[in-house]
Amino acid sequence: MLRIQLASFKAGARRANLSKPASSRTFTVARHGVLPTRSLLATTLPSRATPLRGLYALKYLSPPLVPSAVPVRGYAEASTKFSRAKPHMNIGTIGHVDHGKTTLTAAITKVLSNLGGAKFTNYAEIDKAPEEKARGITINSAHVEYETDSRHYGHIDCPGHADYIKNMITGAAQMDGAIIVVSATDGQMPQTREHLLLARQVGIKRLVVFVNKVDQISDPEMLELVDMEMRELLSTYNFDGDNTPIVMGSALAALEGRNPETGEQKIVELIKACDDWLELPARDLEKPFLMPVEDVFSISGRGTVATGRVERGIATKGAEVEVVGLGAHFKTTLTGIEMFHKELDRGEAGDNMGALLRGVKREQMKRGQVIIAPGSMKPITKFQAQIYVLTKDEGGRFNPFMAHYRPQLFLRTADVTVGLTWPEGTTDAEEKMVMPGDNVEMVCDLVHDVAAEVGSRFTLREGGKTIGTGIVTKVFE
Ligand SMILES: Nc1nc2c(ncn2[C@@H]2O[C@H](COP(=O)(O)OP(=O)(O)OP(=O)(O)O)[C@@H](O)[C@H]2O)c(=O)[nH]1
Ligand SMILES: [Mg+2]
Repeated sequence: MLRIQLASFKAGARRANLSKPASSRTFTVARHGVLPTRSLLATTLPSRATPLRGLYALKYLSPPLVPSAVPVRGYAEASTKFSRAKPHMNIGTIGHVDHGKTTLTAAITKVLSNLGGAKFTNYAEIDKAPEEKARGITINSAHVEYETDSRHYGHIDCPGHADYIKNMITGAAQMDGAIIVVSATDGQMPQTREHLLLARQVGIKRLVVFVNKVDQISDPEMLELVDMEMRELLSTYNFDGDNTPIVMGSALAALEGRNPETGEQKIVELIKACDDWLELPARDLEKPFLMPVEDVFSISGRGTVATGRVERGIATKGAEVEVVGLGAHFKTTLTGIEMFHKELDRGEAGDNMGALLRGVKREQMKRGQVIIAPGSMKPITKFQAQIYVLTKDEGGRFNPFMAHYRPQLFLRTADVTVGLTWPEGTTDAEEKMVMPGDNVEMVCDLVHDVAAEVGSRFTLREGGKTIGTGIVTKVFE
């Protein structure tokens, strides 16, 4: 059961009047009644400027719910705040079309909502576009969130569809870990493999496997086979196939609240596996220091100052740092840190700072270089990357390109001409075309070196427009 405070507002009331509804009443509804009573809660709270009118849910009184990334209809944001008490992690469901990713996502929120760690988000709310409903597939990736005892998760339910790959490359879905869903009835399928490969490419280190639809399998040997197959496949893509947790169950049973031994209990097991096996990403402050150079000044009597926004890590006054990129690769000492014309002892991720560098000449520094913790990154000129080429509707090119195409590559503050070619061993490499909308893996040759590493993201531009985005997957020495 759930208690909600509903309030009605007279025409003309504004959001600032939230605390003064014309009338308010507390309703008690069945937990899942939040959804069936949608007609009652017909309205999402509008933006600050729009007048309120009619009925809104002001507050969920019990249990206090976790605010959701997906606005609950009529849910006043004012009632709860995002809590930073637990470490946050981004995960999601990936895998072949129809294997049950969306059903599993809904099931997780349901099971956790019973434990007070989520708002139940039903299947129909995740796949909510009319076309998604009509076709029974996920088209847009949807975000939900939930909490376990130890963590707060942001969860992205990805389409099995190729489109998702684009989101991964462009960074819309930067998952720290993932649940790969595979149906016991089909076993691994093309997108199971493709998603594993992509997960690897974009830097996901650990996965948890959910073998779904076990309710349709009567032969236990079949499940053993899927287990073996998946472990082998994980190892093929350089994941830890031997130790990756594999949970077998039925997302549908959990969602429909039947057969708890293959339903709810397995979801609990899966969530526990996520808590235990998926590793929290290092927080930006814990990573080695990196500041992309945006501008350079010379201050008479003091020396050269480079300014920029600290991307990660912490730098302390007096520390040794390294300047890398655009032909430079040398060490120096950070003799001063300045922010808003004030001297500081340290700068950290997110700060806009000026770095005073000992014995460095103005001409040695350029926009596009980085100042880093010594040895934490190398200058590179050649690497392989997974690239998504924008369609013309997305503002990209109208026509295809081929090998030896030379756009500008933008990586942090650097802007360098790049030559694109196909990886060694590609057949018909000279005739092969890249169409707008394609996902391709290509070799990038830069005319100047920049500091980058596997996982660095960049954009490709030409004639003032962005034509593609990419992520470094392999560096050539
Ligand atoms: N029998 C059975 N059917 C299930 C189970 N889980 C999901 N299904 C069904 O499988 C179908 C596909 O489920 P979805 O959750 O939409 O699959 P999906 O992986 O999200 O699909 P896309 O997003 O389109 O890639 C639906 O008809 C579900 O009801 C299960 O555990 N058992
Ligand atoms: Mg889906």
